[in-house]
Amino acid sequence: MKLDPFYLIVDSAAWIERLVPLGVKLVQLRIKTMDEAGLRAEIRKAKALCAQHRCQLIVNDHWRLAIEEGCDFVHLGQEDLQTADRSRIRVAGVRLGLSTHDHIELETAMAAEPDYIALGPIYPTILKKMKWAPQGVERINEWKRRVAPVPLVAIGGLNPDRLDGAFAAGADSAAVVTDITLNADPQARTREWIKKTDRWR
Ligand SMILES: Cc1ncc(COP(=O)(O)OP(=O)(O)O)c(N)n1
Ligand SMILES: Cc1nc(C(=O)O)sc1CCOP(=O)(O)O
Ligand SMILES: [Mg+2]
Repeated sequence: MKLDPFYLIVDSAAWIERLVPLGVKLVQLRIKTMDEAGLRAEIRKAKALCAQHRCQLIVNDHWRLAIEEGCDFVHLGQEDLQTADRSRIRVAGVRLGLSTHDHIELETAMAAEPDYIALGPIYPTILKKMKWAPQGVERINEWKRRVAPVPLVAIGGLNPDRLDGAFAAGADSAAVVTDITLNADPQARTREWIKKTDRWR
């Protein structure tokens, strides 16, 4: 499976409406606190927007809702994986991306036969507090050797200046949140990411 090299992560359908029409082809809806009705409405809206713009939608955490709403890709962390019903996810034909941060997590993740593996945080991130030190780009190379042919997503502190290093080390896709959502001009920054990732597309 080929992933687009630019993997945008946002926390609302409104962001998707704003940025996906610019040419984003892979987006994760990552909403951490919302009631079920609100989440369902956000997922539904995100799905419709992504279908309209031929963008692959990945739902973070909420695998039950993703199945119920007919989405075809979920992202789970290691804690999510412990409580998720993987066979239900598979039977529903939903693809699965998994987070990893160390060797034990990588073993656990590979045993679940995911459709991609994410490694992070490559650089320090301001989005959330993490118990892992930044991995550095060298770790991408090690992960690539272990996971290929499963696609590898790099995440954490990425920006356009750091992309060459991440892709040269073996990342297939680069995931980003704050470099875009906290930018003074998120649309212009999104265009910059699309252009900068073009040679790996
Ligand atoms: C592409 C990608 N990689 C890693 C994560 C982190 O997932 P997780 O560890 O479950 O943490 P939360 O994002 O749920 O806080 C991700 N969402 N996407
Ligand atoms: C949500 C998330 N997961 C990570 C991991 O390492 O698993 S790093 C991260 C935050 C990514 O945001 P930014 O691009 O703003 O650093
Ligand atoms: Mg999670």
